[in-house]
Amino acid sequence: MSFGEISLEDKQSVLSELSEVKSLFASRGWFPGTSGNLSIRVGDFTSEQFDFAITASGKDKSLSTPEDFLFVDQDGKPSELTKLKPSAETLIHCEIYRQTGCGAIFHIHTVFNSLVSELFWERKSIPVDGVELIKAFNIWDEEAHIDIPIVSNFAHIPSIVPEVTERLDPRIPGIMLRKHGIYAWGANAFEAKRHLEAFEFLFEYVYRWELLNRKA
Ligand SMILES: CSC[C@@H](O)[C@@H](O)C(=O)COP(=O)(O)O
Ligand SMILES: [Zn+2]
Repeated sequence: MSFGEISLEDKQSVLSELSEVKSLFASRGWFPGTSGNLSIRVGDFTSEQFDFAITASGKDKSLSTPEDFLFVDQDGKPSELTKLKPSAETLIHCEIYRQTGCGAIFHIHTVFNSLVSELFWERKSIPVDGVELIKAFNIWDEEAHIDIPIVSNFAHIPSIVPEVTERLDPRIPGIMLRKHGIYAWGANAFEAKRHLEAFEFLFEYVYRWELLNRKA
């Protein structure tokens, strides 16, 4: 357990932030069928050892209960005594924290993110051209072009991790799992939320644009 030095106040503030984000996203229908998971890092971000609070696995994320979250360490192992199971996808969070040094990671399944992940699977990335909301990623070029990486969606989560490691693009604060959903992150919950909202806008835009341009 690597938890000693984190104050109760820090833990509580992370939990209340997560709880707020969870309720908001649930109100948008972003956790269908218990899908999705959220985490926020706590304590020292510079260290290779860290803890983060993450949603417990398989819960109805539209409800608020005392058993919604638990703390885990950088390897995804609970860093407190608990009977709760961390998200089945905790290892993906661990790898994103490790690689990016970010402070919060939000994952959701939506119809638009799943559709575009399949539409562009062959090129392994979703192209977006010149849409204003690209600026939400702090990319300010005129008519910016971005490619959002797509990785395989294996049932065995540890098998997904090497592809995340390989494909993660430091310019793009998100990665898509094929026919599954988007992981978005940021320095903190505010930034991760801004990024996630921008991704979802762009996915719907790209999908509709593709349909408009499709020859009959
Ligand atoms: C119930 S379908 C979704 C899961 O398979 C998974 O992809 C997911 O996002 C939620 O898993 P969880 O273990 O609750 O974090
Ligand atoms: Zn998922």
